[in-house]
Amino acid sequence: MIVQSEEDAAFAHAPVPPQETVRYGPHQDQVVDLYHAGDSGAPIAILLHGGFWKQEYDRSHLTPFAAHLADRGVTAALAEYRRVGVDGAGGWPRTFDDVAAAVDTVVDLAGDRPVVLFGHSAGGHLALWSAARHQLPADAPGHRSGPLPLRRVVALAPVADLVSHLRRVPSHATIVGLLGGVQDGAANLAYADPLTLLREHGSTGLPTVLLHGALDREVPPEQSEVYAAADDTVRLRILPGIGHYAPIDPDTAACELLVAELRQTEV
Ligand SMILES: N[C@@H](CC(=O)c1ccccc1NC=O)C(=O)O
Repeated sequence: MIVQSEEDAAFAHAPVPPQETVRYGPHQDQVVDLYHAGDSGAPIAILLHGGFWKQEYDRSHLTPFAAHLADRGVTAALAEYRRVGVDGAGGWPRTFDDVAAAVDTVVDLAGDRPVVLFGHSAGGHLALWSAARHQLPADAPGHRSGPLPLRRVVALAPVADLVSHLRRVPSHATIVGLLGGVQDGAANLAYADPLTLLREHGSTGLPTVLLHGALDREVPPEQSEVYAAADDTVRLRILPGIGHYAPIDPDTAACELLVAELRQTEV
């Protein structure tokens, strides 16, 4: 089956170590790995990996893509963050605090270099959430006073609609942990769900592109369609014949499409 072989192929690459690691907190997961493009003025792409916010999926599966992006002239800043599960230190609000701190750390070190933000799947959720941080209430985790200085936000197969994701997943444990338990979880959707934020506050104002494989079985393309339908400034690209994993696999044509989107840093 095409979709299963995509997943196997994407996970078959050996992890690639970074040239440098920047720490943004004391926990072992509070790090950003840097894969430098040759040019010291190269644009920087912050990468937020997926894996449904679960402890068992760390950033290692996205390291071949990070190294590939650096080869293609974009410095990759691959962020780790605390996640949910056995031995996981994440959940509400720590996963969100970490993503905000990681993104702010890279934006600070970037100086005048153009920065784009990328996320895949659950990382796509975190990227769209990041883009809305200036729209969050002042007491919400991750709130910032102004928009992030990003050239664009590129979300691949994002969990853009947590409410419909909650309805769909057979086990709610991870997402309940992500949102802060059964009691507070529903209330925290207003702080954590990109579609809810978009409907309440309007467009983030940051140029946003959504890529989604038409054959995606992990996160259905409707997740991106409903988000794009709620904001006419969002560009949606449905990728025919593609599932959830091909675009992060450097050996695929779908990856080239993604790289081209991330290289586009002109406003
Ligand atoms: N099928 C697996 C893994 C998975 O969906 C996944 C793995 C790595 C990167 C992204 C993934 N999907 C969404 O975050 C799961 O259900 O947890």
